[in-house]
Amino acid sequence: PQGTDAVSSGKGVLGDKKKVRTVKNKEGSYLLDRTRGKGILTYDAATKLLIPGKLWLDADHKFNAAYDGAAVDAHAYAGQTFDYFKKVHGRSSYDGKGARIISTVHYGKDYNNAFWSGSQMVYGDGDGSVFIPLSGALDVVAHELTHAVTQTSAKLIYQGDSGAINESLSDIFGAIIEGHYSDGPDWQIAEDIFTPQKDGDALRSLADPTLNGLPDHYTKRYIGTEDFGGVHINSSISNKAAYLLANGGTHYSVNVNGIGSDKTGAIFFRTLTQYLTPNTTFRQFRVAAIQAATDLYGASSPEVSSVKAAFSAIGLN
Ligand SMILES: O=C(O)[C@H](CCc1ccccc1)CC1(C(=O)N[C@@H](Cc2c[nH]c3ccccc23)C(=O)O)CCCC1
Ligand SMILES: [Ca+2]
Ligand SMILES: [Zn+2]
Repeated sequence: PQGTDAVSSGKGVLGDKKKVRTVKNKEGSYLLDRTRGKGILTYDAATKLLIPGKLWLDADHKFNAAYDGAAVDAHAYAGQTFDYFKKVHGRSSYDGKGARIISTVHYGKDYNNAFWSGSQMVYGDGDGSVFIPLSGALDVVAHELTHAVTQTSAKLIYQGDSGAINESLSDIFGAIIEGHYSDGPDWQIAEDIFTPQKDGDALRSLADPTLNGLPDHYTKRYIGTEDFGGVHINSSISNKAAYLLANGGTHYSVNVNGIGSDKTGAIFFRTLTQYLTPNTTFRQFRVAAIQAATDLYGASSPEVSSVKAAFSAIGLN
């Protein structure tokens, strides 16, 4: 649409006030951010299953209605995730070439999930019991957009080991990106939009995957056929390694010295974009991460020793 670049006020899923970048004309304000890359655009599926749906237009330029919250957060959190990859890692949008970022909210009825479609992000509203609108969590938005980074770099196949690594990298960057905008990662995923009636739980914990019955050691990996061979299950194995690398700890009697979440992010970003390939296995993931840390900090650095220890602690040595 034609118009002028503007900023509007709005409220997110949790009622939190925030600004959104828009294009404004006499019809109203569109959720079209032309200040980042080739643009960030947010659409409304209006509970249907057709994507992308309709570019979001707010007639009175104020995004404060309850129905607006999912769109406000999808748009704002996509912008924050864009900024993280650009400023921290020098990558412009998910493809490094400023690719347009498209999100659709209000997908389906009571849809308890979100996904990267291969070309855009899609968010359900949840049923209000398992989930509330899924774009209401920065770690979820960053998780989904990291799938796009993976798709335009390592292209990790979404099944088995490579699929679990694909999933793990989305959880790791989901946590780190959320932490980048607060006082560090909470090492949980989707805690802000999961089971509104229950406190203190999360969809997944990187700190302790066993809280959700998920594996924290390679010997406990799932080898069945569900969930594309357990991509959302075995992801927890390397999620734990990332948690240990950042924070340190002793896991199955292996000591890891923490190096902090910024260096952890740098190592996994370099691993993802320089060394992983479509069929990377968990063993190859360890080798790739050691190589990335060696490039960044040197072969005899404490960072490299911590990467080795973190992977040993989860049974990959
Ligand atoms: O991006 C992803 O990996 C998940 C998308 C999975 C998907 C894949 C293909 C088509 C549709 C959906 C979405 C998220 C996820 O981890 N979903 C898990 C857990 C989950 C969410 N809602 C569910 C409903 C039923 C069962 C499992 C789930 C899954 O789909 O397994 C990521 C962060 C939050 C939601
Ligand atoms: Ca979190
Ligand atoms: Zn995922």
